[in-house]
Amino acid sequence: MKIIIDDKIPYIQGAFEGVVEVIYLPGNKTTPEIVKDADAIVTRTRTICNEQLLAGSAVKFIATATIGYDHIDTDYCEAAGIQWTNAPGCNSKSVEQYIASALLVLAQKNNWILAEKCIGIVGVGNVGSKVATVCKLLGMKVLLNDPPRERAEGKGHFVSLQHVLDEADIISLHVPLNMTGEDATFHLCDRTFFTSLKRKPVLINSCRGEVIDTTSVKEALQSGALSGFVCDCWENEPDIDLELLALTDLATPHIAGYSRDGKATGTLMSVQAISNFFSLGLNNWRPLGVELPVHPVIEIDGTGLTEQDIIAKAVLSTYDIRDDDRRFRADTTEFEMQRGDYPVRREFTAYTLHTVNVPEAITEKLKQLGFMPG
Ligand SMILES: NC(=O)c1ccc[n+]([C@@H]2O[C@H](COP(=O)([O-])OP(=O)(O)OC[C@H]3O[C@@H](n4cnc5c(N)ncnc54)[C@H](O)[C@@H]3O)[C@@H](O)[C@H]2O)c1
Ligand SMILES: O=C(O)[C@H](O)[C@H](O)COP(=O)(O)O
Repeated sequence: MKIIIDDKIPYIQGAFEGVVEVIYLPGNKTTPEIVKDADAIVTRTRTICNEQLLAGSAVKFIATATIGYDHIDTDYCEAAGIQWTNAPGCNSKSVEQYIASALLVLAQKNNWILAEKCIGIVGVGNVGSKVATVCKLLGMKVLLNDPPRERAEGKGHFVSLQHVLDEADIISLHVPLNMTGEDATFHLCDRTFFTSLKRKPVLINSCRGEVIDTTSVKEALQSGALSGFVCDCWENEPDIDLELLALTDLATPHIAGYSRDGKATGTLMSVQAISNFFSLGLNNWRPLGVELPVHPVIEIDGTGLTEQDIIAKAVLSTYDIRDDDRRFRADTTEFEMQRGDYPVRREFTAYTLHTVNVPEAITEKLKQLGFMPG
């Protein structure tokens, strides 16, 4: 049995060795010739798994160590009898950390009190629901838009997209890329979307670049229909629109989900899926060597600080989005290299908080975010 593994999937080396033949390759070097006699591939978003790659191959199972699976032609796989799996939720805490950092940095820059702001979350799945939790902890008014969930669960606390466009000061996108159908999200944010905005919001895109029409978002930023834009996911990565980049408040190269925790979980879920499918008996395997934070203990003296200041100190000590923004703008030509060489980032749970003069209610909120009490 033979498995082809993307060589940028961390912690996976050693999982299959001695059990099956393993070949590690860059995602863009995974060609039809290479996969022809492979039984499985473990992949990332950079390998398009479609008929062109898979036709006539021995591949029976694809595991992508990512949340998104828009790089897999699922209709073709079904027709060809190829099973596949993704890693739902693996890096959703990482995106939550990314959005928390973005909001707190925007708040510092624009003198916002976040508790006075309304955020519209479009797509309330694994990521969107965690983003909702952090926004509620920050005291924000949270609007949830998710038509598929609304149909399945009832109106409940969901609102229409128009309601979000009418009321939100910030809109954060967390939908999958659906090209067709009732819930299509390709170019969800088009000229009509932007001309319907009522409150000149800030838009955040950390889902997929193609959910936004680049020409329309540039027009919206230039006309003032949008007052800001935070962008992690771009149309046509890695050849992104540099004019859009220049209009962006915070820009990063599709790394919102790149915590080491998220990567390790994606790897674990993929190994387990392959092991189960082929009965390899690897269910006790665990990723080893997940790097520790450089400064795992965060000291906060809350004297004279507001609740938002204290939460900002904690969150930005773990991840400051401005560092990624600076690195990215310094060399936008190396989009994929910046992702491949991304620095170690750990999620909130890898940090212990030592606080003085911090009210218990705020410590409790930080615990709910995942920080360990000191
Ligand atoms: N930037 C990154 O590094 C990064 C990391 C993780 C996930 N993502 C992307 O973020 C997105 C969300 O991930 P997730 O794990 O929360 O996915 P998920 O499947 O758990 O949740 C997606 C939610 O969107 C809803 N939805 C579908 N179509 C919709 C529409 N037209 N309007 C509103 N809601 C709609 C679904 O009902 C679902 O609840 C995906 O596109 C994923 O690929 C990006
Ligand atoms: O879908 C996901 O999980 C994210 O977009 C993820 O960050 C993509 O990771 P990559 O394919 O670059 O490993």
